[in-house]
Amino acid sequence: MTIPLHFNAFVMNTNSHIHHGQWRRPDAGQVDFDDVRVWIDLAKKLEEAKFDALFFADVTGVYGDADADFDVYIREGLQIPSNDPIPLVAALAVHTERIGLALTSNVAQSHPYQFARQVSTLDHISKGRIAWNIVTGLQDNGARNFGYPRLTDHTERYAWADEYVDVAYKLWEGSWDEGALLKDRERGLYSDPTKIHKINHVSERYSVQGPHLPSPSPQRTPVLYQAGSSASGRAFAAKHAEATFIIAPNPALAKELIDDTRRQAVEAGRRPEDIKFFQGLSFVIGDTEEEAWAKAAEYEKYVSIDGYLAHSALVDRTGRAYDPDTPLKDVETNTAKGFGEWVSKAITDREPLVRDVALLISRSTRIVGTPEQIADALVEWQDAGVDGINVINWVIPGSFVEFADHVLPVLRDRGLAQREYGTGTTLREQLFGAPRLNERHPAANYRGAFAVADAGTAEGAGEAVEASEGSVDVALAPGASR
Ligand SMILES: Cc1cc2nc3c(=O)[nH]c(=O)nc-3n(C[C@H](O)[C@H](O)[C@H](O)COP(=O)(O)O)c2cc1C
Repeated sequence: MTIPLHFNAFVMNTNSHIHHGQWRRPDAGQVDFDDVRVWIDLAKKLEEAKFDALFFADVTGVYGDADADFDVYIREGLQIPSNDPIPLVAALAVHTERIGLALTSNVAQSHPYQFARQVSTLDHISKGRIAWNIVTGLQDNGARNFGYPRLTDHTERYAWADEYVDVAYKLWEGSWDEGALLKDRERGLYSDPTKIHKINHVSERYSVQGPHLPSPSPQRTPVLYQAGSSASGRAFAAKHAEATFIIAPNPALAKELIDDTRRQAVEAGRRPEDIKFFQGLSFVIGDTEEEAWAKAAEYEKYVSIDGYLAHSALVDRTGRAYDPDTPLKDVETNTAKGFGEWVSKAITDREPLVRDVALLISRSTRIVGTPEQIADALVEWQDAGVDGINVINWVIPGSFVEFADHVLPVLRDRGLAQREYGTGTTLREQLFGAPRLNERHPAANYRGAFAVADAGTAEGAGEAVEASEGSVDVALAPGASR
């Protein structure tokens, strides 16, 4: 039986996100990304086409050499200027009903207590359509903007992410028990004080007393994305991710990563199907193959290799960017290891170079052809274990409109794309059939955990509230007055 693929529109609140140079095309609406209407119009078009989510990437600084000038980034509008996706997601939630809204936030950029509150607020506003792309950063400048001397060591970054999500899980899943929110006007009980708990989290980086300020949102925990593909990245994904965003050079290498990550997920007590894999791909579509390749040649005219090289800048441990012709085997980087690993596996007939990482992002994620040929290629990715596609754009909204108008109808006819959104209203129901994280996810361990802890001290803090039919008798702590 053919299973529909999921489709996300992969974007960033900036001028030049992935396909650098394309902003110079006359139809490149991303040039005016500061205008919220660019995004509202896009979100509505994507929702009409039944995309699963609008997925915002984000960074906390500029790429490349820590102390070099940033001229190329500034000339290209390469993720600078860029705006914060979180306020934008709030605006889009108000103008849409069903499409998921995924935001990227780095563990170094905001304290988990504040971030957990922002996400719960967004999940309330959107009625449960928020996803979080958990990233640990890949820019020295991005770290220095938050007071760190440079990017934290690669392995240590994932340990940091582990600690960060632990605080967030406690707040999202454990601080408020089910049924804590009452809104009982007659008895003057907005919430039940014995069902809301401090989390008293203390760990190496964080000390968070709690409780979580927002009441439980429809999903409580946002859908959890992750995009690292190194050994540490896969281990983190196996434990925490519900969806992993990959950019494999070909289906065979994608299968290798997917099988390995799913194997590790099972070892962590989860099921293989608990994680969905989304491959990043861009498309050049033509009614005929010739037309498609003619369009590809047109796009090539705008390609900025400087932009791709700058974006994929592999820097050494001192923050110095490698020369593009450096053999990858000589690269010792603390930033994104996975990209280099992909390229080294994909290029076997010659020495893989740093410049090949740039080409990985620009070429190997591209499918050129007719809608039928694109559908055939997507079946190959699905056969490799891919559950969804993050559609990378050349121009906004054109790339997505073209895909929706020409490719999605062919995919629907083959059962490879949904015609309607599924039952339920939350993003997690769309992906997994239920609004809440399943019991096998580590965050689920915190459900009720603090109620047990508090029950152990109930004598000192006031008896448990006996919620009975029609009335709630609130026993007060000794000495407290009504
Ligand atoms: C398709 C894709 C999209 C990514 N988007 C972001 C992003 O928006 N922000 C970010 O800081 N890192 C982003 N990353 C980087 C990853 O979060 C991760 O840091 C990087 O892949 C290195 O992880 P690894 O060394 O485990 O492979 C992305 C990576 C991939 C493959």
